Amino acid sequence: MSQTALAFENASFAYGNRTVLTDVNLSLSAGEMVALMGPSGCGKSTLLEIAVGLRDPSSGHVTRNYRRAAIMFQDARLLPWRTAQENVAFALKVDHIPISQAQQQAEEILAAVELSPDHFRCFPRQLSGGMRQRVALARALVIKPDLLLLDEPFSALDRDLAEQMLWLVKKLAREQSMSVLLVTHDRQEAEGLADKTLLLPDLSSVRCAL
Ligand SMILES: Nc1ncnc2c1ncn2[C@@H]1O[C@H](COP(=O)(O)OP(=O)(O)OP(=O)(O)O)[C@@H](O)[C@H]1O
Repeated sequence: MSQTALAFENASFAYGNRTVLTDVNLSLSAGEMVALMGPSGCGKSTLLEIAVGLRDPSSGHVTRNYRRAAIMFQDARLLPWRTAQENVAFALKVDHIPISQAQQQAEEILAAVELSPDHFRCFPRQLSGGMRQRVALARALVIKPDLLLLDEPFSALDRDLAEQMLWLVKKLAREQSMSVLLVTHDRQEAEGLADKTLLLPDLSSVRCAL
């Protein structure tokens, strides 16, 4: 049986007296992709923050068995004054990898996300939105995470391109035994791609009904 990278057991979370997550149960195995769905404000980003250890649950238990996590957001958040390749290589700075080696690894991963060498030396402003998201994906992957958190990373792209990017993530996840937690508002996307889906309830409407 493959190892569990991340597990939530009856995990709840409250900001002060405001409960956001109640009794969340989730397990994510190596190489598995789980979709996280729910209305705006139901606590998806909070759950990601708990997953990476930025927050702890108020009650229940979270097991973090992964080695290294990377996160990708809806906006690419690239450094505008660095080229695509430099943006990716920069992520390796914490590992103190020599610059020539970091640039080599950046090139390899940029090719793996299907960017052409012509684009490696482009600045973000010279790339399309889809290309910038590929660079952001490469930057997340270059540190070789075994847990990848995707917070609606492709929702600004058109549906075909978003789907293409997610299939690419899925392929890379399988090849590298990387677990993926994908936040999405798109049920079709979740059903088509994820191994399982966790639907979070909207506790604010529960509060309103009380
Ligand atoms: N630091 C904080 N302090 C207090 N309340 C917070 C804080 N961060 C988020 N919240 C509240 O917690 C609830 C859940 O927020 P969260 O960002 O996790 O939801 P979400 O499902 O990711 O929303 P969206 O889909 O709109 O991004 C929201 O009502 C939000 O206002």
